[in-house]
Amino acid sequence: MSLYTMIKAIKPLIVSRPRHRIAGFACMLGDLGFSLIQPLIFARFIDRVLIQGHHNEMWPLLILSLVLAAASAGSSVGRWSLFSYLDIRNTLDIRETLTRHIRQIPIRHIEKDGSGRYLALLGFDSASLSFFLNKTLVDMISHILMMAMALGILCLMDWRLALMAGVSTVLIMTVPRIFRSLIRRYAEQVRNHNETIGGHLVECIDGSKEIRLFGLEHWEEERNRQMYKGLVSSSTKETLFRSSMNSVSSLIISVIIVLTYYMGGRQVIGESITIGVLIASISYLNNVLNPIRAIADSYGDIRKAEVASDRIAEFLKTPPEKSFTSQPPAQNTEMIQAPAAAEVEMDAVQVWDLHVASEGKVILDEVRFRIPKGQTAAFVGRSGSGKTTLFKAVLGLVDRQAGEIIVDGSSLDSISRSEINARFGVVFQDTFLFKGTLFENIAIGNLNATEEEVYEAACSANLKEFMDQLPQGIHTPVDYKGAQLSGGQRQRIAIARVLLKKPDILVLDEPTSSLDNITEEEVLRELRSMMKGKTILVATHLLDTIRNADQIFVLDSGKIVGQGTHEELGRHCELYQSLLAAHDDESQAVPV
Ligand SMILES: Nc1ncnc2c1ncn2[C@@H]1O[C@H](COP(=O)(O)OP(=O)(O)OP(=O)(O)O)[C@@H](O)[C@H]1O
Repeated sequence: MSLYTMIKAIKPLIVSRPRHRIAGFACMLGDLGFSLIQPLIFARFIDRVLIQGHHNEMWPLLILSLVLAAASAGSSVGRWSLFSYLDIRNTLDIRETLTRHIRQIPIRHIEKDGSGRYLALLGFDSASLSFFLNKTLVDMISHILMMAMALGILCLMDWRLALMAGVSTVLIMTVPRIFRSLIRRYAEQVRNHNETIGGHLVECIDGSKEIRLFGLEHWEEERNRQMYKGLVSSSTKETLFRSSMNSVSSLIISVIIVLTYYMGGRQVIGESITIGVLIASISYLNNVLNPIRAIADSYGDIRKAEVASDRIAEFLKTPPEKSFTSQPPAQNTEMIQAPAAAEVEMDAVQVWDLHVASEGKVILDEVRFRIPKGQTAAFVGRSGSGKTTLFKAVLGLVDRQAGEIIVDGSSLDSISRSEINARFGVVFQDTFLFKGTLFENIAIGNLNATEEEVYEAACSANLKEFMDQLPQGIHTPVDYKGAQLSGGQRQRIAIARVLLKKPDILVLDEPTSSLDNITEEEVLRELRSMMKGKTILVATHLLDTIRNADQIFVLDSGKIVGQGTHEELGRHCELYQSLLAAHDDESQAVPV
């Protein structure tokens, strides 16, 4: 991405908060103007006061210089405060845009990429881009203005010096071009290494228990060492080329200053200019050349921002999940306004894992079923047979390669995410708990519920006894990911959420796998009574629940190989028979 394309891409940020930005640039202009007048005052001081002896001008000139210095300092403080404020705000603006998009892309991408990619986008890339806009770009504008103004003044003072400054500017500007592609290449590598390391560090923290229990400290250290090797190498090369570029620019500037002293000194000796004018000219020459060096210096930040901008643009191109773009067809409006119906149908659904091979690996193969409103359908099959994927497909969380999912006669593709969320309630095997209290974690099931309703749902999910033992009861803060809770307690929180939500269709993926038999029975009774007349899709190891289901579907390697009631399948379906045979009589469990 070129500098121009990048600036075009961040236009919405540039025009945001216009009052702050205009005030910041006004301060920048003030700072420039006040500091550029200074050399003229000193030239006059040397020539008029020191050489020609007009001592009465000494104090006015010195006081004027001090006033200008104070005004420049004030403007500078204003400029830095305003642009720092904009930097933070813009970083947060970019993060907000990214977070909004993360919420809309297919879950599959997040599961595949892991946290590293998203942490790098939200941290490193957002900050680099905002820094470019509010620091690098502002500095560049300030440097270019400084150069132009100083060159103008220099022209008025001595055209030969001005010409030399102009030629030097062109010469110094070619230096970054030589290093540009190298710096960009290594900046990109540094950013990629940081992304990988970020994800890896999250893993190191999340996997602390495994690392400790398997004694993996050395293994982890070795993995870290390998990863850091790449970062150190790319980062060193990037710094090497950046500093080489700066050093070449500095060397050229030093040669130019020596040349100026030589040419200016000869003019002073020939009395064609005064000493004051020579000193002021050198000062303005510095004002022309130093900004070029500073601009060259910021090349590294520009490259970093370009890489960040590319990454952000590429990520924002990821199409949202279908349910975020779907518009319900006009004829379905009536149906959508009547959410009480809840019939779920799959028609020849195919889901492949396209990352395994170019032709993909089949996860769901021509799956067909119809669950009328109010029925309970149980899905059974060995581990890995596709039950969770089937549920995710029903919830619009995985892309299908073929087939249709129909809810109340409407294709799932035409149902919006908010509508899917309103109709479906879900309990997965793992329950994610957010930072906050138990109460807040249950209340997310229905943010409009009253405190009593939340408490009631918690009690119905069999959490009362547990909560009553806690000093802060339902308002007890939850540790990171609910670490202080047992698997069963976390599952009961998930069940309390759906009890609070009261959905039309309930999807239960091993909802009680972590509960003991008695708690399981109590919780399921609550769920059954809440869902009376509603539709349930359940994958469970509980024989009782399976036996009582209106329909049972037997899955094998992503295919439905048997369908019917418990009795029918017991007679005709070999796989169901073997699953039953393997079930433990005591626990009443079918191994799924
Ligand atoms: N995100 C994914 N990407 C690629 N393959 C996947 C993904 N999720 C699941 N699979 C594969 O799809 C198949 C079905 O997995 P799924 O989790 O749906 O099975 P399951 O019947 O729910 O298993 P379990 O009872 O053990 O939870 C497995 O072979 C699994 O490896």
